[in-house]
Amino acid sequence: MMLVFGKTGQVATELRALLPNARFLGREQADLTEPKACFDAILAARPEAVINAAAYTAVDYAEENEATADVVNGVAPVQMAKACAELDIPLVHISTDYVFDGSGVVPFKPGDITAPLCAYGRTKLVGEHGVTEVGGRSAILRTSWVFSAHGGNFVKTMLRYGETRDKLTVVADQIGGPTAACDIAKACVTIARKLKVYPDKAGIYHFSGAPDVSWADFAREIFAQTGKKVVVEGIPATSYPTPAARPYNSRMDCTSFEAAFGIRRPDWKAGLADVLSDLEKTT
Ligand SMILES: NC(=O)C1=CN([C@@H]2O[C@H](COP(=O)(O)OP(=O)(O)OC[C@H]3O[C@@H](n4cnc5c(N)ncnc54)[C@H](OP(=O)(O)O)[C@@H]3O)[C@@H](O)[C@H]2O)C=CC1
Ligand SMILES: Cc1cn([C@H]2C[C@H](O)[C@@H](COP(=O)(O)OP(=O)(O)O[C@H]3O[C@@H](C)C(=O)[C@@H](O)[C@H]3O)O2)c(=O)[nH]c1=O
Ligand SMILES: [Mg+2]
Repeated sequence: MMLVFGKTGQVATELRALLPNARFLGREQADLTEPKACFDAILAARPEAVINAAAYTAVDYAEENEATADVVNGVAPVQMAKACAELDIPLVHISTDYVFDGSGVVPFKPGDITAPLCAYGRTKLVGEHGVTEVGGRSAILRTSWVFSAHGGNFVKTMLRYGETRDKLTVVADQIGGPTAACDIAKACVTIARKLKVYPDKAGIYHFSGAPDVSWADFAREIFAQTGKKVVVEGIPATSYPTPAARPYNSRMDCTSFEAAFGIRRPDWKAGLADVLSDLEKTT
């Protein structure tokens, strides 16, 4: 039995579809603001592997709530890693492109220097360091720009804005790889299964959808696929002030993940088509 932290989030929801026999711990069963409870939950369940799909993901709110975000993203995953090391079972922990400062235009490799620009990125990096320090059969999967039919994300925000506006301004100088939550869920399951057999595959990996685009181009593709006539005007990030600074360069080099697990960067436009058709069915 696999144990998953998170129940209602984007990736957790996709994991529920993929793993009908896994056990999912929502906030009621395991609150990540109480890290020791996460440790205890794992030891009590004695699963074959753990996937952590829960996190404090509200990037702008984290600026004012860094202490809470730090416990959820920085401390709780370390307790999970300790419990998994004690049971000698795999832990798959998800992290983010926001651990990088976004300088340059070259895709970041897993070993590149991290330097988060915002509180969310800092707290996710604390979690990475802690999990790595514990050691064991742990993999950290850094992904980016997650979207799905469930929960909150950029695709759903654009669709909502597009209902009442025929023109939107969207940041055009931040570049990254949009990633469908279902592709991340599949990647996590593959990693968990492989780590059981190959503990030497532990480490940090990058996994994001291809091709890399700007948020503005991502938005244009959303409207192109829905057939909505919404004009997307590209603007510099400096014209769209937010509490949290975001990286300009979110490109990630995913080659080491491909080599270790045999999974290519997913085509996000195909993932988007699936998500839009799911949304069509439910609305
Ligand atoms: N969203 C994105 O664009 C990106 C996400 N990631 C990472 O991917 C992973 C999954 O993200 P995603 O699926 O988008 O996340 P969501 O924001 O969709 O969901 C987050 C989940 O975490 C849960 N959670 C938050 N706080 C707590 C808490 N104190 N105790 C227990 N559960 C809590 C939420 O529960 P509840 O429903 O009860 O609030 C929710 O189920 C995270 O590690 C995230 O950092 C990485 C790159 C991009
Ligand atoms: C809604 C909106 C956003 N934007 C910009 C703001 C920002 O630069 C970019 C994306 O905005 P969002 O708030 O949706 O994105 P954000 O919440 O920062 O998304 C991030 O979430 C965390 C959890 C991650 O780990 C990252 O990989 C990334 O996906 O688009 C516009 O330019 N126009 C708009 O109308
Ligand atoms: Mg957001």
